[in-house]
Amino acid sequence: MSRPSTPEYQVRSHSTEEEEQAVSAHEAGEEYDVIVIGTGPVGQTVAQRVRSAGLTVAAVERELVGGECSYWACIPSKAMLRPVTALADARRVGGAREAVTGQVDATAVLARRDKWVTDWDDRGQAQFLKDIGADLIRGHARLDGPRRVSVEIPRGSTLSLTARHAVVVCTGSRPNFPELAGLADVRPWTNREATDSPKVPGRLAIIGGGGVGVEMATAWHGLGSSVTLLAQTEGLLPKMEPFVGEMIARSYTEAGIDVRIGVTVEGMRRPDRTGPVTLSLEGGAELEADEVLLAIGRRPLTYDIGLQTVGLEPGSWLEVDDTCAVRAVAGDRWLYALGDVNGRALLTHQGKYQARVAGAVIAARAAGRPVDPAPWGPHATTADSRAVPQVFFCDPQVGAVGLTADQAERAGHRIRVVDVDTGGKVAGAGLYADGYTGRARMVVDEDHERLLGVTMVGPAIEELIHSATVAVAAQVPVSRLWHAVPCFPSISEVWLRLLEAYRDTTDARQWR
Ligand SMILES: Cc1cc2nc3c(=O)[nH]c(=O)nc-3n(C[C@H](O)[C@H](O)[C@H](O)COP(=O)(O)OP(=O)(O)OC[C@H]3O[C@@H](n4cnc5c(N)ncnc54)[C@H](O)[C@@H]3O)c2cc1C
Ligand SMILES: NC(=O)c1ccc[n+]([C@@H]2O[C@H](COP(=O)([O-])OP(=O)(O)OC[C@H]3O[C@@H](n4cnc5c(N)ncnc54)[C@H](O)[C@@H]3O)[C@@H](O)[C@H]2O)c1
Repeated sequence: MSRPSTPEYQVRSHSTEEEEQAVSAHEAGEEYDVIVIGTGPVGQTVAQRVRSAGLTVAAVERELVGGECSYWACIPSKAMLRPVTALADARRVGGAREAVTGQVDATAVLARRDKWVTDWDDRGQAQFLKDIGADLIRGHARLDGPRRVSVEIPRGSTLSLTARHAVVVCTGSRPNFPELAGLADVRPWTNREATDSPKVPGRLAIIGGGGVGVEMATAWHGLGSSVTLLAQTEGLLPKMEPFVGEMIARSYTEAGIDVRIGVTVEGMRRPDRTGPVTLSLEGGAELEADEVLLAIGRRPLTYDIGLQTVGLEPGSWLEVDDTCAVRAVAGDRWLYALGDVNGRALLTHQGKYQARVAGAVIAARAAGRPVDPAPWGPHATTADSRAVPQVFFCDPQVGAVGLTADQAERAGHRIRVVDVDTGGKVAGAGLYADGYTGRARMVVDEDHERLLGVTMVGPAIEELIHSATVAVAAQVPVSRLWHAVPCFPSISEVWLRLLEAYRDTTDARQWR
């Protein structure tokens, strides 16, 4: 099995006979309708959309087809988390609890994860590109002036490509590294080692209390590591409603994770290559761990893609309009940026949404049809600013869509906030887990009586978030939500409790 984790994101040679044929087939005709740089979930989706419109596509990939998401992010992390949360759920149900006599089998969990990432072999996803009729070109792509892309292919040669209609940058992101003394010698984990490690470290220190930090804390704690979660901010998951971080911190602490809030790491050292790491914390305290995971956000992978050849700043986020065309590029729209690289929402599903919309835009422009960028229309990624859903699959789960109360107020909305204690108020929650602990919040635009945002914390809420997304994206009036009747006795009845709480705290005439 190959486990190609590298701290630096080097070009790796994956050339096979089949791939070499794909390259040589197009050395003669190097013009395509669309060139896609990066074949993560977002690059593949846009390639599929424009191919379905009959356009020719070159898709360039320097590492594994499937990107970070498939091999070092969403898929392996969820494969590691699911057995941990399944066991935690069973332990919360009397009668089932008694049947749980052991711990998670870490070896089996990691073997299952390896299957989900197809042992870091991308032949299946490369075949997908072939099946849709896109040409996969293995190598590192760089812009080389307007509509031109040069590809450094393994073994040193370069291929020049031209796009008749569009170049689409889908190169994703890489981890942030802090300016810390001793960092290089420590060889800290990033999301790569955190999701492809074949071994469970005895003690794992995690720096960063965002999405990666909280999910990996649940995963590695569940697999047997002694985890310390260090957050510099005032709370965990600071981009969400404040109660989320408070509940996660409380429940992690009860589970045995050492959560330290408002802690700054000032340095780290690993004097012996195979020995432990010592972290120096602000105030003079020290912490020893066997591995340290850096989870402090991401940078766009744009520092070496030839941005300077089209007047853009290498290393910058590629700011786009709602059709996903890069704003700063003058002239007719030929450069698009989708997924992590545009910084709108670093989420696979949101990047794929952008790819569906931009694919339709590129196809329309190529055919000379008008583009309709009106909000919520076929050619606008309106949900990026109004209804981005997100689920963290930690224990307990966290999910949200749209605006938090603070964001809504700062955007100038007149709002009403209603909160419900899911555990105490929803029969389905109590049946799902003894002593169910959870909370839900709905942020209502008082002027239009529509939802601006919803947040939920608790076991098994991940499948409820789409109902909230429909309500927020479709701008369903609160009065109509009463007619969306949740099944009894499901956790979805939290919706009724939210509506009742809203009704009972408002003087709106229709409720009386
Ligand atoms: C630990 C972790 C867990 C996550 N979990 C989730 C989750 O559960 N759900 C969710 O929605 N999001 C999750 N995310 C976020 C998600 O991984 C990203 O939003 C997603 O991968 C972005 O997709 P992308 O296609 O834009 O980029 P990527 O998946 O990063 O793909 C980019 C591709 O471009 C290639 N590339 C880069 N530069 C070049 C070049 N110059 N030439 C050729 N190819 C190039 C790369 O090799 C890569 O294959 C998670 C992130 C992390 C770190
Ligand atoms: N299930 C999911 O949808 C999922 C899961 C994991 C990650 N992701 C996405 O992947 C992206 C990356 O996740 P992430 O957790 O790395 O980033 P993040 O932005 O979610 O969190 C990073 C955290 O690190 C903190 N931080 C920044 N600099 C620091 C420093 N020098 N020292 C200590 N702390 C510092 C920040 O305050 C923040 O709380 C996010 O956009 C996230 O949404 C999604």
